[in-house]
Amino acid sequence: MAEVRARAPGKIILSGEHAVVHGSTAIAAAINLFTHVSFHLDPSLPPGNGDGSVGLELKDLGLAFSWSPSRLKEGLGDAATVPSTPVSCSPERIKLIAALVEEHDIPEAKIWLSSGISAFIHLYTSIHGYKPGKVVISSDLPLGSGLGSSASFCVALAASFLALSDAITIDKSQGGRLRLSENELQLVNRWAFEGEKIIHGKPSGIDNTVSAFGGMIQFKLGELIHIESSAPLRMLITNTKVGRNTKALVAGVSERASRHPDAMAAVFAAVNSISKELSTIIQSPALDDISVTAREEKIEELMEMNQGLLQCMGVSHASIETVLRATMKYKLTSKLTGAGGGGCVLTLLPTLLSSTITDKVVAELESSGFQCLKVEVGGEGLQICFS
Ligand SMILES: Nc1ncnc2c1ncn2[C@@H]1O[C@H](COP(=O)(O)OP(=O)(O)OP(=O)(O)O)[C@@H](O)[C@H]1O
Ligand SMILES: C[C@@](O)(CCO)CC(=O)[O-]
Ligand SMILES: [Mg+2]
Repeated sequence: MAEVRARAPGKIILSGEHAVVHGSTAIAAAINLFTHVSFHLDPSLPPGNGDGSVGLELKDLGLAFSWSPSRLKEGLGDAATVPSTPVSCSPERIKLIAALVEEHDIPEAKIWLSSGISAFIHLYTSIHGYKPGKVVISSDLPLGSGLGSSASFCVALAASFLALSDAITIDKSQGGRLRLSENELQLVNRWAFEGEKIIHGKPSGIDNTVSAFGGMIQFKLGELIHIESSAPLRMLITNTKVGRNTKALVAGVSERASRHPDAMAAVFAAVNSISKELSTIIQSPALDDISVTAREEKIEELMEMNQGLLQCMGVSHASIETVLRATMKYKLTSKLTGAGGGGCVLTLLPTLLSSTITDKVVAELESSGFQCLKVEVGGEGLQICFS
């Protein structure tokens, strides 16, 4: 029985969320929290065999779903699978897939999962048709909180499906975690983008790209440039635990842009300049304590300006403002990360900040009911392994 495991990281956006959807530059970095997927195809159950099923288990959520190949065929029609050519999910197909998802009783409190399950069905059936198989998913990431859970879900799914298709010719007898070639990563990334479109509506592609490639990237209009920070960037992530949905927030910004096209074009242009300047500063060497501090102060100023512009776009939230105020008391600078509207906030922890102050800030934030996460920034992207 062929089996593959894939893990793809979440991300933080250092600058440029939302504006990136409208063509501005943004900077993002992978973090060491992952979505994990294991996938096996069962060749003993050929398509059409009534016994098999396509199964999806969401381990952390204690939910499992399955569809018989005959039900999938009845719902979606004949499957045309070309793993080497990513296909978009047409609006008609989205409706057909939604009907298959609705056949399962998803608890009302978890109805937000529907778009993820639809993305799963689109990717699975476009790459493997209706062959029986089983997918098990777990995630280190808080879902729907701005840390790119949707993109890492799509990247890990696309990678595991492609790894057991003829589009990726990796040596399956190798042990340990493997990285894919540049071309293979690009293919995974393009499929993941098709899944992300189902979840985000109109994604820029930055989240799936940084999840697939890892490290830190400067991203604009689908093009990425790998960048490297000249010194470690320590970031505290605070999860406000206020639930939100990226698709609705992205749509809200687009509506504001259509109501005020000139003003919003100026906001997006300002964000573009901020991201470009941030990229230069992040990469510029800092040789002593004075230049390290000067570099961090510039980063903080740009984060503060970006946060102001995100407020202009209408994606801040009272819970985000509470985190900003709490960290400001300790002279620390924060901005929302990801789609906003709740979700997560980033705070730069300067190199010379004492651990006593960090502990005090964390204690204050946690006593207000928020959850603080300390993460490593700029690490590994997608990895797969065969077992
Ligand atoms: N492990 C998972 N299992 C099932 N569905 C998931 C999983 N991770 C993400 N999803 C899907 O992605 C949706 C969350 O995506 P959304 O884009 O709103 O938030 P995010 O990606 O965490 O934050 P952001 O886009 O701001 O970085 C969930 O509602 C669900 O449909
Ligand atoms: C809000 C957004 O810019 C980033 C979400 O992490 C949406 C996207 O780029 O797809
Ligand atoms: Mg998302």
